[in-house]
Amino acid sequence: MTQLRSGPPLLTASDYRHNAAHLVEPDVWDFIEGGAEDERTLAANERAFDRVRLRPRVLAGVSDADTGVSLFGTRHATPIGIAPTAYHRLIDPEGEVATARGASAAGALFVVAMFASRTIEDIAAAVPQPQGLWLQVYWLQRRDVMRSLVRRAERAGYGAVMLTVDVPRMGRRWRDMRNGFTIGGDVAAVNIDPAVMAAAHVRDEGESAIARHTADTFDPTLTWADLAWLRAQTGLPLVLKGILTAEDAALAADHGADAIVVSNHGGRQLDGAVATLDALTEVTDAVGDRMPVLFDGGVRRGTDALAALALGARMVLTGRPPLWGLAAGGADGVAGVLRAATGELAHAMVLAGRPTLAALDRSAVRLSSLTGADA
Ligand SMILES: Cc1cc2nc3c(=O)[nH]c(=O)nc-3n(C[C@H](O)[C@H](O)[C@H](O)COP(=O)(O)O)c2cc1C
Ligand SMILES: CC(C)CC(=O)C(=O)O
Repeated sequence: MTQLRSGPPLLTASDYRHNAAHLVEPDVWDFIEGGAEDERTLAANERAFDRVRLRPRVLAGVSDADTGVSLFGTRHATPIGIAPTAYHRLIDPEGEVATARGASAAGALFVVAMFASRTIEDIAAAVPQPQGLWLQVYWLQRRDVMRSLVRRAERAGYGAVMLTVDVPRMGRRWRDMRNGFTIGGDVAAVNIDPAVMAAAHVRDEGESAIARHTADTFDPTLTWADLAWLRAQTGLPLVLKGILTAEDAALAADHGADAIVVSNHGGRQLDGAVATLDALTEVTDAVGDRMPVLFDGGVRRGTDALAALALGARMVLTGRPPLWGLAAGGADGVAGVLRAATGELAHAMVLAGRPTLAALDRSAVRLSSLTGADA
């Protein structure tokens, strides 16, 4: 629990959010909180969890719950990990180094963004077990830059590479465009050659600088066939982030992905896209046991995580809450927000009579409450 110098203790993600809102610059807050266009998908992600109805089992002799989970040979104390988010130094001077320490203290996976504001190596040096870090990448026009990032992650001991596949171009985020949002000062994407990033600091009226540098550097012509190139660059597991349909989940498995993440980028890409909780069962049905399925979007409470895990996710990732933790209390805040959600999950598992994650299956959720079908 993060105890601030003054004020009540922060017990839930919502507490961290309210606290953090006053601690970062308004345009940075909009960048964190915002979604694409009218933010309907952003809102739908969280709201989907309001429809979940749990089916607790009683007299199951469950006095404690084990939230541990293994993935690609690494054990994590919690199935709630940190989704990749760019530029943590906008929020805390230590940036991703603080986030990594917080994640490690909570026993959580931390997916470091390609647009991290600390180096891959400094982040790895901050934790005892770098295999608990994964590197997220976008597909750049400059494949040599991608190759060198992936190789650096491998050398630094990272556990996997996550390719984000839902950004052929950036979603239109009205808040950032109205704010003329730009990354500047001493915050930069330090892992990428400055020549590649030059456009990040240039923008026209009504344009977000992040949208501009995405348009200038990402390769939108990418197809499934190109994945073989990335696969050949590294021996690390390859995880695809941004899958929302059974069709694409099956293609991901056919093209050798080691795992996928059901994600709509936190409602920041296609506004109107399905809420991730509503996409989860079609994806887990399509994949079966061919590979692990991870999940993100709107996870705010332990019971949200419990629902996604029960519907077949191996792990859940959370994007905005760790940033609220980072703003509220640096590494301690990150650990605090993760421990809060993990504590809620363990508590709910005991009350639901499921002592382990393996014991969580679809019988823990009333599916009709999610599909609207008759019970
Ligand atoms: C401020 C911010 C920056 C993000 N940056 C990235 C990024 O660099 N790469 C990426 O794949 N996803 C990025 N995302 C999306 C997250 O990885 C994740 O999909 C999303 O935040 C999950 O939803 P949640 O915030 O409701 O938990 C970002 C999200 C936010 C809020
Ligand atoms: C710098 C951006 C490409 C990060 C991102 O993916 C996002 O803001 O959603």
